[in-house]
Amino acid sequence: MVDPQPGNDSGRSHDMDTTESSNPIFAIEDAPGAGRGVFARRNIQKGEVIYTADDLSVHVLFREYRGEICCQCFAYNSGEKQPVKDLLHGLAFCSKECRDIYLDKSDETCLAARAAVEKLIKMKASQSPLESKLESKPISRPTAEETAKAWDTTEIQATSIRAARAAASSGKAAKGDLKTLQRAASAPVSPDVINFLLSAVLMHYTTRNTPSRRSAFSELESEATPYVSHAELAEYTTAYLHLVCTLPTPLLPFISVSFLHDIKTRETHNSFGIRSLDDQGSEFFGYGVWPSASYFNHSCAQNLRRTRRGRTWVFSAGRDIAAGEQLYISYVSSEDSGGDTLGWRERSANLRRTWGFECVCERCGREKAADGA
Ligand SMILES: C[S@@+](CC[C@H](N)C(=O)[O-])C[C@H]1O[C@@H](n2cnc3c(N)ncnc32)[C@H](O)[C@@H]1O
Repeated sequence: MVDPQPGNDSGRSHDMDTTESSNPIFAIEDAPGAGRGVFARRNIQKGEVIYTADDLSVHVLFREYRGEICCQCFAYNSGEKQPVKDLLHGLAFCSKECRDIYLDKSDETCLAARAAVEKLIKMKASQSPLESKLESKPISRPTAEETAKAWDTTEIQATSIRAARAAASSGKAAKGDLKTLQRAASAPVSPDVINFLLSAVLMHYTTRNTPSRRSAFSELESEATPYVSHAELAEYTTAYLHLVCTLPTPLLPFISVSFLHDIKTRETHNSFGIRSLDDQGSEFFGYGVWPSASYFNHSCAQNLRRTRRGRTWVFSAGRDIAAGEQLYISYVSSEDSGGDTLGWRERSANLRRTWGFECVCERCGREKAADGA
């Protein structure tokens, strides 16, 4: 990750509205070989801020960094614990101001959900992780059919759990439904997966009156086979059932297989890593999706710089850019790019492995041609 040049904030916008009247700087258009991309509408000077994305939708901060990252501004202080703790909800903040901003956005239902999931994770901490039970299986990416089948089975169990919960108050739950609930509740859980799914459910709930936020997500590029292994798919289906067992009832309408599948299929190609800011991003402590910032393609010779300021991403020109040029960021952190010393073969292999695409950027094209590849 790189720091931006200082500049003005003329690119600030909530939605990446690219109609000419509202966004004179860039437009989203077809980018040959790479789907859609962002193109400059006018000349842009080096250092000019062209866009600020503040629409973080879903995210997770990894459990191993618990207490070390401010849950509001993502501040990190070389592994020191953050001073303001909220153990009930599993939260930590760098200041009371950050805590107040965070709590202002969370109603009682959101906080009850956080508390329930935190309690569940702590209770499960002594159980063996799900991966260890599945690690003897060969690692292969589940096909779209296998994924659909796993989710269909999960949805049947979820229906049974919902029925058991609905009947609980009358004490008349069917035995089969209760057994399904007990079995689901006793399964191990991946803290990072359940917290990621919880953020999706809370996003759905808190934006229920602004459907454009949800549709912005659905328009992103999707991946039909987003799970890297059967173990990962199992982590997701298990976490989903845990949420159906655990979440406060007002949230149950906001959790469904189709919604969470939408989220996972979009997250894969559109996440930004949440990394430390003052050490070349060497600490990787989470990831999230800012849908409005998801249209920038990658180039191994990017012309934009991006930097994170708290929960926002700021994009600025890394050099003078001419009208009509495509605007590119780098998808690879400076840690992983080998300080820009890698050849095209290594860069391509990295992008293929982490992003799943063959890079069509101009630099790779030039270096391949020079190699006669
Ligand atoms: C964050 S999205 C960027 C927007 C995307 N092109 C779209 O149409 O929505 C990332 C995806 O764009 C495509 N992409 C981005 N940079 C690329 C590149 N240099 N070469 C090939 N494909 C690229 C890949 O399909 C990648 O998974």
